[in-house]
Amino acid sequence: MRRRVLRCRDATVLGIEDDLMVPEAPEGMVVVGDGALMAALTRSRGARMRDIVATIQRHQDEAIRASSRGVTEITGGPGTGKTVVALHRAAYLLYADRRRYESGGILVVGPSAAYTAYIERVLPSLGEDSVTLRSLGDVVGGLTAVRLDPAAVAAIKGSLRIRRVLSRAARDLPPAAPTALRAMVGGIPIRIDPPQLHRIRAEILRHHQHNQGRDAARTALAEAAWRQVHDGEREEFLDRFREHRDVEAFIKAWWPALDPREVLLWLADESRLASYAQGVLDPEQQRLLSASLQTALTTGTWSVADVALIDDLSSRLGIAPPEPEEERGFYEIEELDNVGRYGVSEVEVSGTSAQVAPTFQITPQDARERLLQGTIGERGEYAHVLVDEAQDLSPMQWRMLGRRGRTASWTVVGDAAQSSWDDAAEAATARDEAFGAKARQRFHMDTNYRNAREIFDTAAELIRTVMPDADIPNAVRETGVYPVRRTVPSEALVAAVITATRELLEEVDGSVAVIAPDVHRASLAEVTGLDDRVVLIDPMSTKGLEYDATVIVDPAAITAESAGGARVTYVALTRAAHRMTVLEVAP
Ligand SMILES: Nc1ncnc2c1ncn2[C@@H]1O[C@H](COP(=O)(O)OP(=O)(O)OP(=O)(O)O)[C@@H](O)[C@H]1O
Repeated sequence: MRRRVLRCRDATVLGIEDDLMVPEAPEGMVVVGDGALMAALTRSRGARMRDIVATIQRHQDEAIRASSRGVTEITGGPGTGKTVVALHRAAYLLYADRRRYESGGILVVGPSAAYTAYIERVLPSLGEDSVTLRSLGDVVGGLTAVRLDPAAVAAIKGSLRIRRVLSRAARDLPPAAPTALRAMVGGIPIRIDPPQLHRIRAEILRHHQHNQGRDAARTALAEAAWRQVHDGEREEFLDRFREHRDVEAFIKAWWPALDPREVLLWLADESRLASYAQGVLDPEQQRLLSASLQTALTTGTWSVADVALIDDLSSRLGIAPPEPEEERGFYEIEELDNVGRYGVSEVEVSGTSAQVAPTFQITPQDARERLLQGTIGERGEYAHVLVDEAQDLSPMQWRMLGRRGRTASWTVVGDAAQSSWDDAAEAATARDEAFGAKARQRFHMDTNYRNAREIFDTAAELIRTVMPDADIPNAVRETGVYPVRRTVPSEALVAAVITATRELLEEVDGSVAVIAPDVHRASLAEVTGLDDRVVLIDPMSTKGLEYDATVIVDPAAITAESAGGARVTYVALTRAAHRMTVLEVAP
């Protein structure tokens, strides 16, 4: 009913704190103050999140130890301990039902690689290292993406409409595929023309995923050929057709195993994309989408939003059965003569020379190899899926997680006021679909343990103007030190950032983050040279993180360039524990 924490140095007891585990102290029980909590909150923040075992509060403990069934939703404003509570819950589930959760697995998903790096010590510090920790960019085994798309592109890729585009792509012929079959089988000319091939293809795709359909395709072609011939022994003809070298070559080219990443890259081609996106995306959206995949092809990197699309395509295409050893490689198709027979020349796929070259110098071929290196692993399912910063998931990302938690229980943590996803209703529908009919229990956190009250007041003032019903927590810690606000002309911005950062380095022992919008970040690179406690970071990547002090650069520009608008600025304004300087740019 009461957890008593003794803080000691050697044999000397420095302090005693009690955490009450029941709503009211039973008569006669003495409960010793909350000084330990305040001491913990006042401490300097390190580069990694710490566990809070020593000072867990009662309402937090309730959420941590809630029933493992169904969906547990934990909401609360910034700094209310949602993340630490969720991580302690993962540890608790493993403790309470180790057999189920260790064998079934717990997947913890956070918004970014910076976030996973920040929290990765918490679970091991609680004695758990059997949890799979992933950022949204590496949920799909074999892929790692950290690049963020511009807001307009992320909106296109995240919305469920994109599924129609992907579905058309997944059913289309690969770019190099032959469009007609010509072969001499047993001295008889066989000819299957484009419309018939098209019908055969459509019919097979009604019953099979592409990558599982090749045998059916071979059989259907043989039947179509037999209908042309209708002479001699049927089985003998079918066998001869199926084993025919030219037919086999044709099938490999017409029905190759498709890698979902390859199919996504087809969208870089504007005319292909136009045919898939007709009636779904307007011309400007098509241009943005194909340009974004061209960016992948020039940088050799996927964006975080691409990963959910690759996962969607992967579930449409299915996993290809492994090719026999000698079939590895890819095939170049060339028309050998006017009669139109297809010949095949095999080209060795060179080894993985993909770990090369910095992105800015990469050749198109290297970029392509990087994008396609390794194989996409089979999708694992988990016994529990824990999602932090859930308000940011796009509908497509909810589907991606839903595929991994069909029979799982869930813990879902978020705060709508910090959302960077614009269409909350569409995301809510996709989330409900991922959860299915599972029962839900809700916990609400209302105390902000991170921000000094003076800092949080500044943030709360902003969010109230754009979102009057925002979930505003109560910041418990007062310091008497108010955030500094300065307005500077744009040409003086860099100098002002350097000055502010220097001041904060003097005032705090730990980390100082300069949170700057895209428009200013390149010009601010030198601040990281001031001290290795300084990080320069974009607002979106600060989700879930915290620092001793922050410099918020040009909040108006942060609002202007994010899909979440002022909600993203609110995230930036709630990252500092102890000190904050806000630098506005004079109009
Ligand atoms: N009971 C506690 N004892 C000590 N520290 C705590 C306690 N609860 C929360 N904290 C601290 O408060 C800070 C904020 O917690 P956390 O990051 O989990 O909040 P959050 O609700 O996930 O925030 P956000 O939504 O802004 O990302 C962390 O430094 C965390 O360690």
